Amino acid sequence: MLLITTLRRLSMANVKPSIVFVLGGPGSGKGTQCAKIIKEFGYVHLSAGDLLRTERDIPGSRYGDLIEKHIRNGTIVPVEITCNLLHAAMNNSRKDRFLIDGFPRNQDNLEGWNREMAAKVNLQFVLFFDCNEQVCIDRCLKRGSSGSGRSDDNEESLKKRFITYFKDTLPIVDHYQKQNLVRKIDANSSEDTVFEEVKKCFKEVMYSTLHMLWKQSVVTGWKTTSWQQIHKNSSSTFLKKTW
Ligand SMILES: Nc1ncnc2c1ncn2[C@@H]1O[C@H](COP(=O)(O)OP(=O)(O)OP(=O)(O)O)[C@@H](O)[C@H]1O
Ligand SMILES: O=c1ccn([C@@H]2O[C@H](COP(=O)(O)O)[C@@H](O)[C@H]2O)c(=O)[nH]1
Repeated sequence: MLLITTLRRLSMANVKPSIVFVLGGPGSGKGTQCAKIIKEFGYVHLSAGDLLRTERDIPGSRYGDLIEKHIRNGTIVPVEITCNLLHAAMNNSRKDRFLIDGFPRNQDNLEGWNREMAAKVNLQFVLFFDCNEQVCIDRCLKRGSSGSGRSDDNEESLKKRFITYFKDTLPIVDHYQKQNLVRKIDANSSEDTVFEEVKKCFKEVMYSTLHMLWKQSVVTGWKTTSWQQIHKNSSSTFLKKTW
């Protein structure tokens, strides 16, 4: 435990915050799975949609009407607004690992993020929830009829949201796929089954980062424990506490 904690502290000295983008269709389960990931692996969950809804609801917000118009129409808010909200939320949290849920959703988002933020963070990977359109629509309608209060959990907005998803968001997933950064999860099954796949994915990434840090400690002559020992003694609870 001491070794990993120390490795991590050493690595933090010059390290940028780590982020995972979480993408998928409306209702694919991004928020649900993020809630589970933060419990198990200790990231901070930042939902771009939630940040926009919170900004919209601030009395007198200069962006309130614009945000609501985009949400109802399933179109995408200009990146300057979303990126500023994300940046502020990251700074305010004072943490160093973030799940950025529902962003970047189009080319404008991608370019704005690359301009303002990409160099300040370490993008670990893109978690992509692949889910059948009808399954997603049924989930969102059920969420709406159970009292979500969301102005876009209705058939009309959902049609528009899916047009945006296919036309604008999937090309962003493709963009990251070309860089080998996408981890695709089948999101059609139950919450728990999906989470088993998600867990495997995070464990792989965390272990490979730990291994890299451990190798670096070998190079600098700082080695007290074998990699096998670290690997054998680790569990996700352990990783959450120490990582
Ligand atoms: N695997 C699942 N099986 C069945 N229902 C699910 C599953 N995952 C999530 N749900 C339910 O589907 C609805 C949508 O889930 P969630 O809010 O996590 O999706 P999302 O991708 O974040 O949606 P959005 O993009 O619209 O914010 C919620 O009511 C949630 O409880
Ligand atoms: O980066 C973003 C994220 C969201 N939006 C708008 O909000 C709604 C709802 O988003 P959810 O992630 O489903 O909560 C989305 O349809 C967009 O209109 C955005 O513009 N930019």
